[in-house]
Amino acid sequence: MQNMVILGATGSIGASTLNVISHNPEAYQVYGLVANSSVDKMLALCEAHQPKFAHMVCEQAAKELQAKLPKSIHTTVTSGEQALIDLVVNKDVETVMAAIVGAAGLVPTFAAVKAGKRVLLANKEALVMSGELFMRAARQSGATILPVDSEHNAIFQCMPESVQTNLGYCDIEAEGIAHILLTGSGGPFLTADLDSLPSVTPEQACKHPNWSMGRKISVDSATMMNKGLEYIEARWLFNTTPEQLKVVIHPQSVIHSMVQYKDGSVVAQMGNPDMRTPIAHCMSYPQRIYAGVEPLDFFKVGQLGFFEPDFNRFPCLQLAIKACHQGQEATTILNAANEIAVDAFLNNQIKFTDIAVVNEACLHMVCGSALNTIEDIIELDKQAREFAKAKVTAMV
Ligand SMILES: NC(=O)C1=CN([C@@H]2O[C@H](COP(=O)(O)OP(=O)(O)OC[C@H]3O[C@@H](n4cnc5c(N)ncnc54)[C@H](OP(=O)(O)O)[C@@H]3O)[C@@H](O)[C@H]2O)C=CC1
Ligand SMILES: CC(=O)[C@@H](O)[C@H](O)COP(=O)(O)O
Ligand SMILES: [Mn+2]
Repeated sequence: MQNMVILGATGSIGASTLNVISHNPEAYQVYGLVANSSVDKMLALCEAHQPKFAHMVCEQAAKELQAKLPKSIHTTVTSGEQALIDLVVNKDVETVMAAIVGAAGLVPTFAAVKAGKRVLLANKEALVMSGELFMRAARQSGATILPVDSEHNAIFQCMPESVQTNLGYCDIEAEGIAHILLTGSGGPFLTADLDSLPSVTPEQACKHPNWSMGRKISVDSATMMNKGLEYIEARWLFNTTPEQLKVVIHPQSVIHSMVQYKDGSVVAQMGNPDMRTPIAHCMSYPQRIYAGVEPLDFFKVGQLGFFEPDFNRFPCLQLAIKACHQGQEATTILNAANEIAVDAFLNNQIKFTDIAVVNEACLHMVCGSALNTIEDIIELDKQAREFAKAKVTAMV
């Protein structure tokens, strides 16, 4: 029986993870659930899964949850940063699903890595912010990192075991790999008239053509910043050079990414767009379990398309690739700026096309400062957020 903690339990990845667990109750136990402030969702999860701990980052939410929890449920409700860290590093916990959205996931996810846990990584922003320190900490502690993000999970599945067991330090060229082909759908505005983009609404931006996801990542898919963050994520997981990593637009999201070998072979991972597949893969690796996912029906799939990304339509993707090559300072700043800009767009403060404007402006903060610790990264993230907020205020 694997004891699991789910960071971001009330979100989209949290729900898919709990669904996979419910298909495999003999193998997985919900030990701890973590959320920010969604009391009623957490209450329902406590009733359904009876975890040992339920942690709410918001203190008031923890009080409300405690008050609403029926006496028959023996879940301990906690709040506060130390209690969260104590939960993820608890010796009875083997596996941590890291699915808090954004930079807020960095501290607990990094704590799980340092404690040598099996870390199922959905929270791509943590790796974008701290890639080098993150992979080094995993090597030092012996933590197992398993990529949940559908593309990285696909790439992982297309790689030899020697790469899978040496993430962050693998030499993919030595393994005969020429390129990683990172696929992206292009989001809801792939073919929209360019003149229409400044006036698209948050609802339109969150309507992803293939995937059902949280609002922040949905907007990132619409700007293709999601693919940019994933480019940086792949750089750290698979230790790539710029020449080894290519982005391919594939609007159907049936192929979840591919690996091109030097003998001409291309290995792809396919499936219906359902996150339960990569989640189940990470939970059971190297075995396989049932995930509740409909088998892919090739007769229904029809045609598959492949296109080169247009940086004029998707400036955020270009900014992220540039930041990746600049290094950790640039990617931390870009991630922070993007979180502020997406939030401002979702709150109708700025236009969709202003997200790229804010992001580009913040990248001018890059000045070559050293980032030796997680505390350095958190401080830079804070400064970049202040800068981005000032830029947003100047726009409204
Ligand atoms: N959804 C998907 O299909 C995919 C998601 N990912 C990544 O997984 C992560 C989660 O995405 P998704 O599930 O869509 O997001 P959601 O918005 O659906 O869920 C976010 C979760 O994070 C919690 N949360 C938000 N802010 C904080 C905070 N400050 N402290 C602690 N917890 C917090 C939320 O709690 P509360 O409800 O209380 O606010 C909620 O449980 C993201 O990094 C995303 O990029 C990657 C690939 C696919
Ligand atoms: C499901 C998943 O992994 C998302 O990150 C997905 O990739 C979003 O779709 P885009 O390819 O449109 O960014
Ligand atoms: Mn993805």
